[in-house]
Amino acid sequence: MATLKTKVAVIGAGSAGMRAYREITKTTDDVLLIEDGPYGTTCARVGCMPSKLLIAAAEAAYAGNHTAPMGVTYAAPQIDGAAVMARVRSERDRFVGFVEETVEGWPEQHRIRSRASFLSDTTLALSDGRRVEAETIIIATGSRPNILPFFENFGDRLIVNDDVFSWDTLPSSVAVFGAGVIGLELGQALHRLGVRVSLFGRDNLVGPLSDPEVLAQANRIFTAEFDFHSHADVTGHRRTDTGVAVDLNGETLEYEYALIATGRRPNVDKLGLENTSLKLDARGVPVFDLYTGQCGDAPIFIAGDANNIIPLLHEAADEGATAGYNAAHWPDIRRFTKSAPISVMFSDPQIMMVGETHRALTERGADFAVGSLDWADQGRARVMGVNKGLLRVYGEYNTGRFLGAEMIGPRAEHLAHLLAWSLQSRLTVDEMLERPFYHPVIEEGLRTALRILNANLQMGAMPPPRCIDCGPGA
Ligand SMILES: Cc1cc2nc3c(=O)[nH]c(=O)nc-3n(C[C@H](O)[C@H](O)[C@H](O)COP(=O)(O)OP(=O)(O)OC[C@H]3O[C@@H](n4cnc5c(N)ncnc54)[C@H](O)[C@@H]3O)c2cc1C
Ligand SMILES: NC(=O)c1ccc[n+]([C@@H]2O[C@H](COP(=O)([O-])OP(=O)(O)OC[C@H]3O[C@@H](n4cnc5c(N)ncnc54)[C@H](O)[C@@H]3O)[C@@H](O)[C@H]2O)c1
Repeated sequence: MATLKTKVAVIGAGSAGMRAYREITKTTDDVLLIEDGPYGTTCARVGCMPSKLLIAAAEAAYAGNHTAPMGVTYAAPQIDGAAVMARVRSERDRFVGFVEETVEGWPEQHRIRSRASFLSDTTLALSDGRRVEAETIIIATGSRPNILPFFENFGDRLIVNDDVFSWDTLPSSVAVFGAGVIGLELGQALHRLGVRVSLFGRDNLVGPLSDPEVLAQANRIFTAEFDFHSHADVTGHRRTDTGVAVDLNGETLEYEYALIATGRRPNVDKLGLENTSLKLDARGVPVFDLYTGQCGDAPIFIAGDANNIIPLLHEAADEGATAGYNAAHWPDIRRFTKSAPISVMFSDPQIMMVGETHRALTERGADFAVGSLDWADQGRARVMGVNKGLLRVYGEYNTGRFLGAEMIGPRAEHLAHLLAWSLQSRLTVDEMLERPFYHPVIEEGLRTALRILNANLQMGAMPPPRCIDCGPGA
């Protein structure tokens, strides 16, 4: 049996593994990148990019619905499902192509197409029968949809996000399970593209939100738009001759497919971790250090969705860089700082979270105040007819430090960046308010929320209602 020897072995050529590889090759050429699936990454192939392409088509279909109050109306959009999916797939393939080109441009002797599992802390078995002996190993194996056995009776009509992006055309109806990020992004987009969608959530959760007031607004907004149940008491479901059936409130509802989006699980369960010295947490994920990526004292590092901490693209890339640096420099490892927490959900209105969540602040008993802004009356949002949602910003008593924010509302993806950059710069609310705000812009709504927060922290005056010198509708 052939045994390959290397300084660093990386399991998984996704976003985390590729970033790790790039970091490793700054120090050593002695590396093996092991991948058993297709190159191209989850993000480009079945995640971030195709979902945003589908959402872009949905936004185009929906755009005309906002304009009647402005005196402009359009005929109902003609949605060509085959053309929608053709663009989603071809643009997606273009993005995937760039990733493939990058990986395939790396030296062939660095790349192995096989499935890896641990035989010990420093030895891997490959599914092609070979072995790899490495001084250090990086686990960058990503995650997959978590399908509860409960859903298996949907049979071949059970689909996950990957399946949506291989459709040739749009289906007529879909029952979506899970009001998390994937369920809401895809469910709302399909609804706007003319697919009959019901979304069945649990525990009144909406995406990643934790602030009860923002959650309540989000619930109202989505319930008003489509058949959205943030807590559905589904009493039964099954495959039928023609599709799937769902029992809800004494009624049986029928759909073509059941899309399961009830969370993802890290790909660590079939890795032979029982053959290593690693301690595992309750979900079977190795206990590791967030700032070095190292698992216990072993020469093993973990990065990306596999570690089950923050399953987002930029986090996977940052963690890949940390793991790559440390695996290449082992045993001299260094600690890396984490960037400010930021997440964006591309629903309409968008949802964003920055810094500590309302739940985290409450659970740790933080001494914090809140500033709120309802987007209904915000000037620029009204001008554009996107005046829906709520922003809540959190600050610390006595230090005046900005701590975090949750929001559903217009241009949340951009406000999230302003707030995350402020948080990372350790600004106080006062310092944030010293920054310029143009007029009339959505950011003036953020300024109002920050002013209210500062007043609630007893560190500034409450802004007057309808503050004219701030610009009308600020
Ligand atoms: C529908 C959807 C939408 C998303 N949208 C966003 C978004 O808008 N913004 C955002 O920030 N994030 C988004 N994400 C999350 C983002 O895609 C992930 O956080 C990111 O792709 C994780 O990268 P990774 O490297 O950890 O995993 P992956 O890219 O999945 O890479 C893991 C690789 O490991 C390989 N592998 C697994 N086990 C083995 C083994 N034993 N041997 C060899 N190879 C193995 C797999 O084949 C895979 O190629 C989305 C995810 C989904 C599903
Ligand atoms: N815009 C983005 O950045 C983006 C987009 C998509 C995915 N992602 C990443 O992918 C991760 C996984 O997304 P996800 O949506 O699968 O998970 P999620 O954790 O966001 O949501 C899962 C939801 O399913 C619900 N649920 C669980 N069991 C259920 C049941 N039996 N019936 C109905 N609902 C049930 C949960 O309460 C939760 O609200 C996200 O946490 C995120 O990190 C990010």
